[in-house]
Amino acid sequence: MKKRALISVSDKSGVIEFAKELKTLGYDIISTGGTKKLLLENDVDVMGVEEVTGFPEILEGRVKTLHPNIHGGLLAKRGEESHLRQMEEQGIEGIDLVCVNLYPFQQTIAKPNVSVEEAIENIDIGGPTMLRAAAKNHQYVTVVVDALDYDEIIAELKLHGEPSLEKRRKLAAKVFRHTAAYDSFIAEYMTDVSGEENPERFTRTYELKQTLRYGENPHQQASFYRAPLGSEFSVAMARQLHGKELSYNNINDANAALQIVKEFTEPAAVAVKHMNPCGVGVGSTINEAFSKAYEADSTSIFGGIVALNRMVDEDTAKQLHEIFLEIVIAPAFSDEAFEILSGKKNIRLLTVPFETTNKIERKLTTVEGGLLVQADDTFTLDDADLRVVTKREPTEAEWDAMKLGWKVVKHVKSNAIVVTDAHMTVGVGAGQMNRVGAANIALEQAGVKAKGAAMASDAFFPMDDTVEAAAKAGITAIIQPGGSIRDEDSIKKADQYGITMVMTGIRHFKH
Ligand SMILES: NC(=O)c1ncn([C@@H]2O[C@H](COP(=O)(O)O)[C@@H](O)[C@H]2O)c1NC=O
Repeated sequence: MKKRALISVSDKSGVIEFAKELKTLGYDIISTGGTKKLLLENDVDVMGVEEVTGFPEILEGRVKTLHPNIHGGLLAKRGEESHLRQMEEQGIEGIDLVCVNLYPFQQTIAKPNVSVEEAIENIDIGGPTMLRAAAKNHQYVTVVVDALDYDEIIAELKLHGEPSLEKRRKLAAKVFRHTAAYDSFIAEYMTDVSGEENPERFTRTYELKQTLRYGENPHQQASFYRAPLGSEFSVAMARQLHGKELSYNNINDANAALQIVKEFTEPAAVAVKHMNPCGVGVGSTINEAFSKAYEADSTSIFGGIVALNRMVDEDTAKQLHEIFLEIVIAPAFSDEAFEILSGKKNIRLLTVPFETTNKIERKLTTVEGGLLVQADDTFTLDDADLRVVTKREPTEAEWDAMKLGWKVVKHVKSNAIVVTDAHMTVGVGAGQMNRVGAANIALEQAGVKAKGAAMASDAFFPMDDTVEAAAKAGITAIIQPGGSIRDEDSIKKADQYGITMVMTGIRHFKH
């Protein structure tokens, strides 16, 4: 008996050639409205789905293939006598190959200001139903959802008459991943528009961006998936202009560096090691900003990742070239800068569009047996929220230093203390189990530079010992959330040493 293929595609690229090859291989082709029209216009003889269903396409195409003559033909077990008998009784013929791709829901909701009505019209119903039916019955039916598979399918058909069961199973699995991802987009969109914040199920879909050589350590297998509707301003969307493939740790570090540099509107440079900033500098030019970031900790930057929020120019490239760096990320590189830096084999050069989005990203953290979901910590400080709690008001330079420290400390692993002057970090205490321990690390690193510098703390001081340590090192300004029952002790201590202290009312734990 002649084989039959059903083709119904929204993305019609490659489908004419595919259908022609199928015809040559002896297939009869069934098609829906637009696909049929295109194929007929290109001299591919096809029959309309309505000839099979005996029913016209209705409701603006909402119902066209949803019919027993189609789904019986897809789902019947060819080796099961009762199925074959019922097919004959009902006049249903088998369909051996299904080629379907779906209404572009993802592309539709990615459009700015798309209406809910337009989004809903782009929820495909008949397509996934056929794909799932054919995938379920892959023992007898070949199912193709990806135009990239057309050539391979044709090659297999030419060689073996039909793809092997193993191949059909792989195609079926691909279909179920595809329809699951498609439904996940719909679920995510509908959850958002219905304003549900804590749905009883959390579904997301990610696309493979890169298979990694290994994970955090060489014995760990790893891959990198990107969120299809995620922010453009991200390591997942970064364009690599030069250098070796990014590693797992590179991706984490580059992400951390980008998150920090995003805090700044003025020229800023951020150096990161092990996901913590080791040097952050600001200036009136990117060159000045990088010089400061380098000066901040010229030891730790070695082997680090640097993110800059302005185009890398020739002078900055010359400076960057002097150091061993894993990655430089920036909005762009001047031709001269690219020429200089790409001379280094081991450096990776990445660009990302530095555009701010209002999109609220969810931050996902896996724990054994579960997933924690929270809104990203996108809070930025408003001057009106700042409360000077000491007798002495900050000087202008102290305000600058404290605000710089506050932007940085938010991104340092807790307990976190950052010591800054008005242009750069001079000490970073990260990931300590007690606050004064983090302060001691930051102050020791700052050394004499702590004199007249500011201290930023990601969370309140449980007692006055950190203020005491700061005072002894010469710190003159402190910024911290406040909120401890012992706040008064810390304020008194600051007053005792003539330190100015500002409370933000906001905590920035980062674990
Ligand atoms: N309603 C149905 O019965 C139905 N059957 C197939 N489709 C979709 O219609 C699209 C192709 O339509 P056309 O051939 O008219 O351009 C495909 O993306 C296919 O997934 C349908 N559309 C939506 O549900």
